[in-house]
Amino acid sequence: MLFEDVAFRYRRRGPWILQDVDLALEPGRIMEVTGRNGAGKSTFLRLVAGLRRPGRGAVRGRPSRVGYAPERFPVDQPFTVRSYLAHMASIRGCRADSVGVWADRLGFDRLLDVRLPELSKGSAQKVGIAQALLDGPELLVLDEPFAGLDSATRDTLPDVIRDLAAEGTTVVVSDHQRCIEPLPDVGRLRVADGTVTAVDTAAPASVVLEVVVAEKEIDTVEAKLRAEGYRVRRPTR
Ligand SMILES: Nc1ncnc2c1ncn2[C@@H]1O[C@H](COP(=O)(O)OP(=O)(O)OP(=O)(O)O)[C@@H](O)[C@H]1O
Repeated sequence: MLFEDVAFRYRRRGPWILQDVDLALEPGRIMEVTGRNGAGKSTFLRLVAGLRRPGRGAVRGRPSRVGYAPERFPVDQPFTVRSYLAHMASIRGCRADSVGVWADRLGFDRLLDVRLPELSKGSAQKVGIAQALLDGPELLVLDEPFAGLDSATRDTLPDVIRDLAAEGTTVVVSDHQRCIEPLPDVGRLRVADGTVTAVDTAAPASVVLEVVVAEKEIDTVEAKLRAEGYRVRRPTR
């Protein structure tokens, strides 16, 4: 899938949010999208998924089966989890039993008869992720999927992502929590200064730089460095 000189803005004559985006997304590759708050990560993911069209340039070669889970799952719908997912499965022409399979794997099978507005934030997040996975997408786009997830599902989801990528799915995921970082061969896309660039994670010339910070600033500094695309290791005590 190719981004060719893509630019995007939400409104005609509004500010360009992204410009000069030239990228290739390879089948079977997991790409982690990093960047500061407001940099344009969600916007980029919507362009990848095809929910928004470029204002200039073109996105070519998007696979036909796309799974997309937004940052916040819209719970304001009058369905139970089961009927919502069964409906999504039938719209996409996939097997009805895929609902049970994903509910089980993501650990929300006991919530299938709960109505969407009654779900906790983390459970709603799981339903949003399940609907993206239902029909074995060739392109999977996940916007901050780990936010609010319990630790069991935080451990499961990277395995799900790895398995799909091994079968050829292109996975593009923004992940402030850095849960997919430990997976092998994760590529990185950095959203900054109004554009998106591939960070060469395999660059051989990296060195370790020690930075001393006040203890109370450790979270802030770590978040800043990670958002810039640096790998950060905390000292072990
Ligand atoms: N629907 C919209 N209409 C107009 N402007 C928008 C819309 N969605 C996002 N923006 C603007 O686009 C810019 C990029 O926002 P985006 O949500 O893509 O950033 P982000 O990197 O995902 O941020 P965060 O890390 O906080 O989720 C921001 O200036 C935001 O105000």
